[in-house]
Amino acid sequence: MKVLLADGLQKQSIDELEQLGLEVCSKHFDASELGSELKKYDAVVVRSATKITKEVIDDELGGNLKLIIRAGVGIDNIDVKYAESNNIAVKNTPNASSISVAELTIAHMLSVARFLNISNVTMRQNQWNKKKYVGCELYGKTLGLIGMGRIGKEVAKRAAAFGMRVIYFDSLYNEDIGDYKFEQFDDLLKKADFITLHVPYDKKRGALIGKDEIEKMKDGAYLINCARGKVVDEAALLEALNSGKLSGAGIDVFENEPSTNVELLSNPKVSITPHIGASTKEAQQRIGREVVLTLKDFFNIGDKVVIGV
Ligand SMILES: NC(=O)c1ccc[n+]([C@@H]2O[C@H](COP(=O)([O-])OP(=O)(O)OC[C@H]3O[C@@H](n4cnc5c(N)ncnc54)[C@H](O)[C@@H]3O)[C@@H](O)[C@H]2O)c1
Ligand SMILES: O=C(O)CC[C@@H](O)C(=O)O
Repeated sequence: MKVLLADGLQKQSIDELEQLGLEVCSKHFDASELGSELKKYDAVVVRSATKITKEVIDDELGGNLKLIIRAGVGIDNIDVKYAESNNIAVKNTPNASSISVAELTIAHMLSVARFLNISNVTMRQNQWNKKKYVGCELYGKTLGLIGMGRIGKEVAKRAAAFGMRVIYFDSLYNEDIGDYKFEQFDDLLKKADFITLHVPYDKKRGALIGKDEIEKMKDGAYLINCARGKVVDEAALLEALNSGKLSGAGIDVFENEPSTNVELLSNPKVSITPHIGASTKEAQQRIGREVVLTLKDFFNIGDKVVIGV
């Protein structure tokens, strides 16, 4: 049984796969060669860098591939329907990184509220902007959380611990969850001091947050996106930051990655990270364990193991 790790995997999990007798190759391929390479493998494990498109699957047809594992949550880099219609199963590791992404979301909130991002730049340029960087507390502010799933719930808990009032919108629910008050989408936009996004990207819908939605937000609000880049219209966001409509934005994910939107990346009101929501030792360990378990179960090899998370 051969497994391709197209975007790497933590070492302990690679060792475990080899102990199971799997032949493991860790190598990234360009889109043009990926499909024909995949013919040789029974399973492929990807993060977000490798896209398994219809074209890649077409190039693989007639090969051995039976399973695609997304070592992460979002499966928007895989044409799931097309894979499944060609008898290739698609699995992900949905729970492993929720806490890491939630912590990064809070980090971006603090970063923009207290000028951590820009202080790190200007102090290295010998500037002492003590008077300029008068921020705001999270305490007492309203967090408007869009998407109350696994990550949203972890963010809500942490925000509440900071003394924030949490309101939320989610297309699955319409009731308060404990102290977290459900609001209609437009009402949330109007009421929130900070808005954080925790929804998948819906291609058919396009950006969930564009010019019209930003217009409805409070003057001086902050927007944090650790979900998917295309959930936010970057041009509209930039315009709102430049006009002063928004006070700041924290962004882990971009319309195009790696991002070349220099205007956005260099905006002093923006706190940026290069799509590292799941990039902690702990999350990667859990992801690795889930990948091993998924492969064991799918190919029915070795004893069942209990995954400790
Ligand atoms: N930055 C990172 O590295 C990173 C890591 C993991 C996940 N993510 C992103 O975070 C997203 C959320 O992850 P999760 O594990 O919490 O997913 P989840 O499925 O547990 O939760 C998503 C929630 O969003 C809701 N939802 C979907 N579309 C919506 C819409 N248009 N409006 C309002 N609510 C909507 C769903 O009902 C669900 O409750 C993922 O889809 C992924 O894109 C990013
Ligand atoms: O692992 C990555 O590269 C990103 C992970 C993240 O976006 C996810 O959806 O799990």
